[in-house]
Formats: sequence, structure tokens, C-alpha cells
Amino acid sequence: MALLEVDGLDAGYGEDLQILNNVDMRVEDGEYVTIVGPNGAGKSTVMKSVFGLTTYMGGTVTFDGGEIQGDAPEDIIHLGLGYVPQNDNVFPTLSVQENLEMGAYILDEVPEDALAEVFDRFPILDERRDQKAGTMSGGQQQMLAMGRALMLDPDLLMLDEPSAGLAPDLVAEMFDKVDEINESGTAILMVEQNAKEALRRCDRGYVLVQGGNRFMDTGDALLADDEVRQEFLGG
Ligand SMILES: Nc1ncnc2c1ncn2[C@@H]1O[C@H](COP(=O)(O)OP(=O)(O)OP(=O)(O)O)[C@@H](O)[C@H]1O
Repeated sequence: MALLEVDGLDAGYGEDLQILNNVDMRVEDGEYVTIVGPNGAGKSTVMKSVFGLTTYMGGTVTFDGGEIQGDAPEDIIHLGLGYVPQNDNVFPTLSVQENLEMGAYILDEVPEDALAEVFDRFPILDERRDQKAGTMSGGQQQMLAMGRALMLDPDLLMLDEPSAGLAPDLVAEMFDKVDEINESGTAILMVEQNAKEALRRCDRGYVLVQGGNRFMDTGDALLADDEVRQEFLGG
């Protein structure tokens, strides 16, 4: 069984606004999977639904062998599933180090080895460990949000548009960081607007349209597919 298996997932918002319709998705141990698709397709909703932040309406979500559909985020985070939302992903009035420590709030003590590893992986966070998160640039805050999610050493890290709003040189740096995190053994499920670059780097990709699965293949195969290129990658 895959690390994450989503089978026939229906989910949405409020009482009856259904967005996802019969979505299937899987991420193997250590795999790097990307979700692409047009605006409003439901890409973010897939991640939020896996993490228990939407209204569950049907289907199953299995993580590490146990069913988690309908569970609360505070239960899911204990299982080794990390999630970095696109917005509001740092505490602006707390320092960098305090933000990272908050990432491990479910533990009795701050995991010093994990903290050292995050500082090692993101030298900018080490340099600015006492700076208030809200005074850092968008890219630095994004690194901090990722670092915070890594404090619990997740088996799967879900990233919602990590390159959004970043200058081009920072976009490359962000993608490199994601590669490094994946190479160190953490599986990745990532939503990206920067679809070509994401598909180039991932193992496998899903194209989601109107809340449902449309294409699934290796990143290279999706990049080479005429229909995918024309419809979703700007030709
Ligand atoms: N909190 C919410 N309440 C109600 N509807 C929502 C909520 N969040 C998202 N939606 C709706 O769900 C649909 C899918 O949104 P979602 O953000 O998942 O799409 P997306 O594929 O990630 O889009 P984008 O690429 O623009 O970020 C959209 O129609 C959106 O308006």
C-alpha cells in the first residue's frame, strides 16, 4: 500500500458545497508528486481535505496504513504528515526560532536535533533566528514555513504553491530546497502554478480539472503529452 492513498474522495466546504468529485491520488514512500491544473480546479482543496480542513463527503484517505478521512488536523499531524499552506503560514509576531519551536508544539520538548537540521538546511533562518517572522521577505517566510513543518520530521510533506509570489531566482532556490528535502527521504505532494518546472522535477504528476482527475503520469510523460501541453502548460 502507498504511503498516502486517496480513493474516490468527495469533499468541499460548508454543508453542501462539493468541490472534489471522486478524486484518486497516491504517493509512495519517498516519492515526489505534483498536482497541477487550472485555477479553481480544486488542487488546494485536495491537500486541505487530506489534512482534515474541509467537509468530508465520501471516499477514503489512507495514510501509513490507517484511514484518516474526516479526522481533525491535530490528530493527523501526529502521524507524520506535514502541511504548508499557501498563505498565513508563519506567526508574524514570533521570531524565526519561536516559529520553528511552534512546529513541534505537540512534543513535550523542542527536538534540538530537528532544529539544528532545519538551521543547517536553511542558513538564512539560522542567520535570522531572532528576527520577527513578519519582517522577513516572502521567500524567507516560505522557507520558514517549510522549516516549521520539518520540525516533526514528516514522512510526507504537502506544499501548497511554495513558489507563489517569489522572484525568479528565489523560485529556483525554492525548487532546489524541495528536491533536497525529497532526496533526504521525505515524500512530497506539491501543488504548483509553475507547472512545467514542477513536472520537470517530480516523479509523477496529476492534472486536476473541475474537482476531478484528468491525467496522471510521470512528470516527463505529462510534459511530452500534446494534449496536456496545449491545454494546461501553455503549448
Ligand atoms: N473556504 C472556502 N469556502 C468555499 N469555497 C472555497 C473555499 N476555498 C476554496 N473554495 C472553492 O473551491 C474551488 C477550488 O478551489 P481551490 O483553491 O482548491 O483551487 P485551486 O486548484 O487550488 O486553485 P488556484 O490554482 O487558483 O489556487 C474554487 O471554486 C474555490 O472558490
